[in-house]
Amino acid sequence: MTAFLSITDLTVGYGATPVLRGITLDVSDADFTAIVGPSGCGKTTLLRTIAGLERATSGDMRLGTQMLTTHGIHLAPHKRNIGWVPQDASLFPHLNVAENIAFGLATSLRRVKKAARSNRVAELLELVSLTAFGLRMPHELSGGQAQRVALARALANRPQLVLLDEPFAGLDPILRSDLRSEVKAILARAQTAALLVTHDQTEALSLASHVALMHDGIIEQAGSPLDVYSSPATVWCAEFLGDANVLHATTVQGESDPNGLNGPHDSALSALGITPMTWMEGGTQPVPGELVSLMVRPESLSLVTGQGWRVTETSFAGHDGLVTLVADTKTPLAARSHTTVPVLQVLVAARQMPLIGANYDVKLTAPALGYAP
Ligand SMILES: Nc1ncnc2c1ncn2[C@@H]1O[C@H](COP(=O)(O)OP(=O)(O)OP(=O)(O)O)[C@@H](O)[C@H]1O
Repeated sequence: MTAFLSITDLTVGYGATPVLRGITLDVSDADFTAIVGPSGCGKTTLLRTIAGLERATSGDMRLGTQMLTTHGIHLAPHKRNIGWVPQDASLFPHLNVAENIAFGLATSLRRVKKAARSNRVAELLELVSLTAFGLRMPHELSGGQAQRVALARALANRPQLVLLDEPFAGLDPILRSDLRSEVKAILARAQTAALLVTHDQTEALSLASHVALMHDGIIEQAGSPLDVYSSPATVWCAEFLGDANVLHATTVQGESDPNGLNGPHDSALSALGITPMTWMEGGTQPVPGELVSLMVRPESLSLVTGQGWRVTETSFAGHDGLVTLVADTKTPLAARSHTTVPVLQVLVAARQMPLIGANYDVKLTAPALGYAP
């Protein structure tokens, strides 16, 4: 992949306090990238730096063929062809929808003939399915409509890249989910690469083609949603992006690969007994007897007949449920119970959830992932 937005070893701080500590990230022009991380990790600072609103202390940043930042050179924000969608739409209250969108046009285009300007605004209104709303004032719009106007304004100048800073944060869950799909479709129609900042893991996984996990000013991992979820680079990534059981374990000599190609498999002894383990850290593999952390997703555990574990809590979510189990002196374990029934049969499914106090054994259905403790 030739990177379209290429960020290398970017460091940014406020005063003497470093906030971004060596960010390296490549985005292709076909990507919808989500930067996801906890509050305060530096997501907005990264977007602001890409937009040119903050200056980097060091590092390089290139968009297409244009250098944005390098060796103390800082391209001014208005010279970067980048659109911005803020969290709260931030429409001008005294301008109608069409005028708000027209404001996004480059000064050069604002000066051209009125007809050309109106044509572009009409195109953008159609793109965001708001053709009939051009004369409405911002206070006459729903939250979702206001965000679509903000997106149209950001796209007015045909930017190379659109930055979206938590654009769905203030919306109710149903509207949020509808708007996510609409925004994704609009950006695909406009053929514009996008970088979305969110602290919502589900949003990042469901919306983006590329996910970058940010933690304390660095990118801990970047890759496809499937990669970062199923092969987390660190225990932090595993715990941040979904439910994770992290168990103390000791490595044991694994069985030989039946094909004789890969040598012995890694195995580890934990509260789950001896299980296969895929070692996720670089460097040397642990030798038998070493302490490791073992990560298992709840959906990699299934409940089978037995007495080893007791259910202490259940949490039903319609499509499935989360079951918490304990065994004597062992760490509590979360297992996902698959009650794959249509929504209309929710009550039936609820009755299928394991009962609190019932006993089961737990079977691992995929190798556990091993990390340094
Ligand atoms: N203008 C500023 N001056 C000084 N410190 C700042 C400034 N803006 C942000 N910070 C600090 O920089 C750190 C990163 O802030 P930033 O807003 O980038 O995080 P974030 O990941 O976007 O957080 P959130 O998800 O809560 O919006 C925080 O510790 C914040 O307090």
